[in-house]
Amino acid sequence: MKVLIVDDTNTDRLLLKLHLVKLGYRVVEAGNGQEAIEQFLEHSLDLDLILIDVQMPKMNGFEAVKAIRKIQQEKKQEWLPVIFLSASAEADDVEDGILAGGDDYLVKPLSQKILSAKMLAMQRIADMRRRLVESNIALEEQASTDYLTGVANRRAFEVLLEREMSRTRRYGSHLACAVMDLDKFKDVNDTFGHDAGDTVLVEVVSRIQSNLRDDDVIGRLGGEEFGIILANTKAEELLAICNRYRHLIGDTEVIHDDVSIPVTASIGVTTFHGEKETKAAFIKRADEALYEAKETGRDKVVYYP
Ligand SMILES: Nc1nc2c(ncn2[C@@H]2O[C@H](COP(=O)(O)OP(=O)(O)OP(=O)(O)O)[C@@H](O)[C@H]2O)c(=O)[nH]1
Repeated sequence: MKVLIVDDTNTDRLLLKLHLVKLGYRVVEAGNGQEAIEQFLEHSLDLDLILIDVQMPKMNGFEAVKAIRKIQQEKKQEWLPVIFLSASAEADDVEDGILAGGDDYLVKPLSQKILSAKMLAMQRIADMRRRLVESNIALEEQASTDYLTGVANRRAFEVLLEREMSRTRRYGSHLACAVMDLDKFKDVNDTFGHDAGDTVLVEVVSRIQSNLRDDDVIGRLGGEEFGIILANTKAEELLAICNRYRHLIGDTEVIHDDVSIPVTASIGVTTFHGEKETKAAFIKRADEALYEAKETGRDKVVYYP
């Protein structure tokens, strides 16, 4: 557990530090409220607790913690426990401390026994907080990943597309979006079975992914339909790139349980129209191009400028 201790009295800070180090905690220090904010900003990623004196010159503990809570709120950070240390045991001061954003309030001189016990309780909160952060990260990843192929799902793909659209609006580069759909995929499932269909989906994604250019992204929009973001790509290159992806799928059959499965794909691709174009309109145009590819024979690429 990493603890920030803030106290303007050097001897108090040193005693506290020695006690915490002896208990096995890592310590960073600050000598006043302003320094506390600076240390918080520098260590906020792995800080577990702040122990902060109330009466300090320039900026007192209450003000410093209010500022830290404001920063945390703005940055949407998880709650960080704060314990005030004060010579005053007045009920009003304790109340002010909690209102300023503190979680506990200890009266100086500190009893080493009480401090050790409080540190144990804080360790429990720190462990819980870590688990919460980890499971939030895992949940976020699950919520944005397609369970079968491991690529971005529709929601994540649209977020990435929106980001590329903003970047393109700002820097004026080229951007295109392709929608790719496997042909007669129902027949693949009906003829070879659903597991074989799954193998095809995974293999198709793997072939495209290992050939994607650095800035490009593939996502699964649903079923057997995929989206591809083609960043920094000029209109005249699009047909060649999409046809390369089409050949990667159609030229080699997919093997499932020693059975060869022929697969082809149709692709609709379009360029971003810039400033006023919405994401929905951009994707819709790629979809319309795909529809034409399907209607006019499949296993082909159609480009709508
Ligand atoms: N194996 C497997 N099949 C899926 C999955 N998601 C969707 N499908 C199947 O994909 C098929 C899509 O069929 P359709 O929408 O009729 O399209 P299609 O047969 O590909 O025909 P065209 O698109 O017109 O060429 C359906 O049979 C779905 O059950 C999946 O995760 N795994």
